[in-house]
Amino acid sequence: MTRSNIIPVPAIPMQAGQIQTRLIDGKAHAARLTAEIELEVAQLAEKHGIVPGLAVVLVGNNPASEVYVRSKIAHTEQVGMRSIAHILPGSTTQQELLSLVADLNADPTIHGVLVQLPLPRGIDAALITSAIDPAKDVDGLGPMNVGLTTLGLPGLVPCTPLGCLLLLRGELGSLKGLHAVVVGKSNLVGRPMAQLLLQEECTVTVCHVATADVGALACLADILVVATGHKGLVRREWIKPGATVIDVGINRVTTPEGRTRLVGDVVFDEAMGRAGRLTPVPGGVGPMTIACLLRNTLTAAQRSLR
Ligand SMILES: NC(=O)C1=CN([C@@H]2O[C@H](COP(=O)(O)OP(=O)(O)OC[C@H]3O[C@@H](n4cnc5c(N)ncnc54)[C@H](OP(=O)(O)O)[C@@H]3O)[C@@H](O)[C@H]2O)C=CC1
Ligand SMILES: Nc1nc(=O)c2c([nH]1)NC[C@@H]1CN(c3ccc(C(=O)N[C@@H](CCC(=O)O)C(=O)O)cc3)C=[N+]21
Ligand SMILES: [Mg+2]
Repeated sequence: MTRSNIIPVPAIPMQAGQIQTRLIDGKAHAARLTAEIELEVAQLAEKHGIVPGLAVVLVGNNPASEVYVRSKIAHTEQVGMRSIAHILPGSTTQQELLSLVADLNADPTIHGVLVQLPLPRGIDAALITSAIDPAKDVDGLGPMNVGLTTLGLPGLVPCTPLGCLLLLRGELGSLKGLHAVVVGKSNLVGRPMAQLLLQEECTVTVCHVATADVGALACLADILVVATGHKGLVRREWIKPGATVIDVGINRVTTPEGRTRLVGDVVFDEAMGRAGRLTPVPGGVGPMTIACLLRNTLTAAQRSLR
């Protein structure tokens, strides 16, 4: 923001309605991270002859998941990594999936294994994530990495929360002492997000379906992270004027013209002019999730040398 120094800077908090919301460009943040990764991939190849390999496993046909899997594969190749997709039918049994995971764990050309969630009914996701070698668990969802992340020890950190944290640090610098409210407590996003924010010395409030009045808590947040999959959940009044809002939600909606487009969990038009900073959907958290997956795969390959 450029301001002439003759014009007095308004006291903070600014009056609601006057706020110039700054959109957080997730694509630009992700591009910077990806450029660093590309360099390190080249160094790893040159010095050690290693090409990081990622295996992405998708069970059953879910069109949205197929889009993400294709995107993950394309991005790994862009930075010089190798990747392989295992697309299995919805009828795949838990035993068959465990056996594939065991093969990938044993494959020295594979440094990262990601099993796309959700899994079909009848397959226990906790059992599958626990079966992935912790050194290859690039989603950071297995018990060892969840424990390491919670303890603040170097493990593999779940990609989406890591991406959100990097956006927050990049935008705000230190997060120390800020009140962060996380809406959603899934193992994939909400819980690990809360743990990472605690490590930044935020005061952390976690809301979920049983929370009595989510809005009353949300509007206290300096940092509001929303990951529910409930479009339109966060209205203008839920946002403290000037707060930083991270919208993780990805919801497909059909426009009156019959086209599908993506929206988050936050009512975007209402957050504009109210939030201090806001991640758009698409172009916010999503690209950072992918960049962090590449980062974790590279980290896993680098650690395999030790
Ligand atoms: N941009 C990205 O990179 C990613 C986006 N996503 C998207 O983020 C969203 C959340 O994903 P995920 O965490 O896996 O979803 P889950 O369905 O596993 O979890 C949703 C969480 O939100 C809570 N919740 C749902 N509705 C409400 C509500 N009305 N008020 C308060 N809390 C609520 C649930 O509470 P309870 O536990 O009590 O049921 C649950 O903890 C989805 O839209 C998903 O597509 C996910 C991963 C990556
Ligand atoms: N084991 C596991 N790990 C995951 O990380 C995981 C998962 N399962 N299941 C599904 C969710 C969802 N997810 C996204 C990744 C990228 C975008 C992304 O790139 N989004 C783009 C738009 C993409 C589009 O146009 O469809 C954006 O927001 O700009 C979105 C969502 C990872 N997930
Ligand atoms: Mg749930």
